[in-house]
Amino acid sequence: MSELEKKLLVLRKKIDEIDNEILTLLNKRMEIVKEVGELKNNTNAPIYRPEREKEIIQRLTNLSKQQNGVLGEDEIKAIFLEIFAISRSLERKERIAFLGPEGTFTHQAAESRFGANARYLSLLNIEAVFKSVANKESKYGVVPIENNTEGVVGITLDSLKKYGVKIVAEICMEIHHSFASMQDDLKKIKRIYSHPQAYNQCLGFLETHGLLDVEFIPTESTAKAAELAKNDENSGAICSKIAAKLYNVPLLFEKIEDNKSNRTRFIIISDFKTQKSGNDKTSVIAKTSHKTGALFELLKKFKDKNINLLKIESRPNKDDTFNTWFYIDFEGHIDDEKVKELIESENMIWLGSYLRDC
Ligand SMILES: O=C(O)C(=O)C[C@]1(C(=O)O)C=C[C@@H](O)C=C1
Repeated sequence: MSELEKKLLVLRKKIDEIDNEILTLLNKRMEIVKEVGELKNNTNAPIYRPEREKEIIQRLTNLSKQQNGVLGEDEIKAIFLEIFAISRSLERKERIAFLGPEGTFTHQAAESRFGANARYLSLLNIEAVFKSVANKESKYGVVPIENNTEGVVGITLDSLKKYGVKIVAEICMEIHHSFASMQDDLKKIKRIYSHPQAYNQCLGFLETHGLLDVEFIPTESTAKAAELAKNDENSGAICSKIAAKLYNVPLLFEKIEDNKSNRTRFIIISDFKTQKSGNDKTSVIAKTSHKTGALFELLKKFKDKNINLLKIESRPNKDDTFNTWFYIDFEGHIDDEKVKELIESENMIWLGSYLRDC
C-alpha cells in the first residue's frame, strides 16, 4: 500500500465514524419530524413552513460562524434544504406540479426546494399547473413569474387572477442558456428551437454567430426545444445545460445569454397562508376606476402607510375594452396591520405573503 493510500485509510476511517454519527442523528431528527407530521396531519395544517426553515438556516449559519466552521450560509442552505425536503415528504407525501417537461429551469427550481425524491408532476403549460393546484390534484405548483431581461410572464399573472390559488414562496435563480445541436457546422443550421423568452435573451449571441436570420421555431419550453433538436440534425436549441444532457444533444456554446446577470423569479403556489418571517413580500391584484388621478391615489396609499412598492404591472382585462388591472408586489405581510388595512380599504385581491428571496 502506498503512503498516500495509508494516509487516506486513516482519514477515511475518521470520516466513516462521523458519517455514522450524522446518520444516527438524522434518523433521530426524522423520528421527531414524523411526530410533527402526525400533529399536522391531525389538524390538516400546512407541512411547508418556509419561515421556520429560514430561521433554522439563519441560526445554524450564526452557530457555524461562532465555531469558525468551514461551512458558510450557502453550503448550510444547500445541505439543509435537502434535509427539509426529505422531512416534508416523511410528514406527508405531496405532489408538486411544475412547468415541464423534465429538464426545464422550472424543474430545477422545484428540485431546489422539494429535493430530488419528491413526487413531481410535469405539465406542459403554466395554466395546467394552476389547474392542477386549484383542483387539488397537486399540493404545490412551481411556475416562472418574471425574468430580469424579459419581464413578466403574462400567463402566470393572469392565472393568479383566474384560479384563486396563493403564492407561498418565491425562488430566485440564475439562468444560463446553452446552444446545443447535433450539427457542429453552424452554417448548416436551418432552424432554432427555443422558448421565446429564452430566444430573446440570446439575441446578441445569435447575431455574433450569424444565426439571427435562421428560422426560429417557438416551443413551450427549453427542454422541448432540446428534444426536438435531438431529432432534427440541421437545427439547434437554446436550452439549459441539463436539458441538453437529458436529451443527449451536444453542447456547442454555454452561457450565451446577453445579460450575464440573467435571473428568473419562480413562485410556488398552493392553498394556504404562510406565517410571517420578518422579511416578507405581499402580492395583490388592484383595480382602479377610470377617473383622473385614480392610480395616483392608489399609489399614494402606499406612500402614506410607508409601504415600499416592489413592482407594479398592468394586465389587460381581456374584454371588449382596453381597460386594465394591476399586479402589485410590496414589502410586508398580510399579518402586518398596515398591510391588512391597505388591502381591505382598496378591495385588493390578496395573492399571498411569502418569504422574500429576490
Ligand atoms: O417545524 C416544522 O413545522 C416541520 O415540519 C419540520 C421542518 C424541519 O424539517 O425542520 C420540516 C418542514 C417545514 O417546512 C419546516 C421544518
